[in-house]
Amino acid sequence: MENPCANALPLIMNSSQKQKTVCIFGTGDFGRSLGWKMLQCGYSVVFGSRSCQMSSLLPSGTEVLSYSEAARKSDIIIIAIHRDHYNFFIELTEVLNGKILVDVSNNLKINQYPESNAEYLAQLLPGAHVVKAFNTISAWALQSGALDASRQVFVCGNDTKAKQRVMDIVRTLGLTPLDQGSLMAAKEIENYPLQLFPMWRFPFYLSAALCIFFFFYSVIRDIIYPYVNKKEDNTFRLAISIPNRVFPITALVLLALVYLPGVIAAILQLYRGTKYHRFPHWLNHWMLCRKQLGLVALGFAFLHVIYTLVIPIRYYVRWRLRNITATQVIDKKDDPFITSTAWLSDSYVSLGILGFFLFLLLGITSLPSVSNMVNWREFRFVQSKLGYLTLTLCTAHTLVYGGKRFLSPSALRWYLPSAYILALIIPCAVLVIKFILIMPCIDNTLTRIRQGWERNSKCSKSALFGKSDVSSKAECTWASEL
Ligand SMILES: NC(=O)C1=CN([C@@H]2O[C@H](COP(=O)(O)OP(=O)(O)OC[C@H]3O[C@@H](n4cnc5c(N)ncnc54)[C@H](OP(=O)(O)O)[C@@H]3O)[C@@H](O)[C@H]2O)C=CC1
Ligand SMILES: [Cu+2]
Repeated sequence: MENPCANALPLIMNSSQKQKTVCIFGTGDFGRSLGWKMLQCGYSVVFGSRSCQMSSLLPSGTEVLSYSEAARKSDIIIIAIHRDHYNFFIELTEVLNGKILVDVSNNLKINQYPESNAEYLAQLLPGAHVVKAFNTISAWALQSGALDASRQVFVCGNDTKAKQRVMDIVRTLGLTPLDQGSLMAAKEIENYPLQLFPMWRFPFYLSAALCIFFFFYSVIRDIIYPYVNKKEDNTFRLAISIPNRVFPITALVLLALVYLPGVIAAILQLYRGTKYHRFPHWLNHWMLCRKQLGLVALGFAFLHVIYTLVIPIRYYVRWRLRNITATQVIDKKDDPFITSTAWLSDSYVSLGILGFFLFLLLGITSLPSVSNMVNWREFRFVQSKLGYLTLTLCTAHTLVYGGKRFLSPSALRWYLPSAYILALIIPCAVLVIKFILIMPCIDNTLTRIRQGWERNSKCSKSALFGKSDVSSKAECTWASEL
């Protein structure tokens, strides 16, 4: 829901709102941005600074005092200062006693210090209640309001009341607080913004590996083989023909790999007869990056579409068409029209268009700004039902592409089948297993397991231990059907 304070300055505040004074230590980028946002949301803001001069950069309506004076004005103090400068707090021990200190700091490297910044602050000031919050929100996002995908604010702290007060502020700013527990969680929260695309790494390496494999495979079949056998120079195929083989194959395999972990998870649950056992780590990680896998696949599908659209303007294609026509004129003989070939060709294109359209739809609905607008059932419907339909259409598109040549021994070169045949292995396997899984007898058992039923009730104890909830959550939040 939109927060009314997001873009408007507060109009008239009533007296109780006016009393909500928050102190911010540090007039740097983050302190100023947060102060500006708080002012808009009805708080009065006092800055603590080394120089007490009001600067034009500071939001008007705020006050700048020395650190110790500012601290006296509020019992909540937001520390928008880098950790390296925390040592001066020792001089403020007395005035900061009993105050709620909100540590927003981040580091430059993962695990830069033995203890988290928030724990360090708590050690420096044992009399204060330290709460970690706001570190995943950037100063830029606070000012520009570009918080669509990152409204979540991780909060942790040892004092429940202090944490609650900070969470109230977070809510008032139109953000979503996520309670992460005690201050021990601060380290993880501080590492979070430093991770570089953690969920994109696996899809990236996987797609690179697929591209490289299919590229060399196609080079052997389409360039080296004709050269060795007929001394034909086909190297020009490196520019468009081979990429336009590698990209759709990568897209199809990646799309199938979005749905493979869900199928493996279902088989594991059926085999174990319970949902309360943790999935292996690799499977959990794989399930968590399905969205990224899907988006990378969509990128490759997009490239395939563009490469396909330019086919008619290629010199090689125009040359071949002219040559065939000329040969037919010289021979005074034309090709008969073959209805089955026309059917195959049209169905191939049509399946491709529909598959790509649904693929786009899947990609768009997985974007946070769109998925926030649909409810959970709608999201699951799109990601699961439409997802399988997309996979089916794209697999059919590839099968029909093979058409009459499909599995014909004449297509083998050095015993190597066409690349698209290899590309079909995983998608077909996923579709076949999924088809088996939705058979009523198996589907019923799986649904019962997912509702908590256990084949072997002894297992139920294990449900209460460990992090079994993680696996079941990964299963049901990232679409149990996927
Ligand atoms: N910028 C961002 O987008 C985000 C920043 N953060 C965190 O917020 C904190 C502040 O970041 P940011 O505002 O960008 O940093 P800045 O360098 O812009 O500001 C830091 C402020 O710290 C104060 N300060 C106190 N003592 C010292 C000292 N000895 N030397 C220098 N400065 C001192 C200064 O305020 P004064 O001159 O008034 O004393 C200074 O403006 C950091 O811990 C950072 O990790 C967290 C999330 C996002
Ligand atoms: Cu295609």
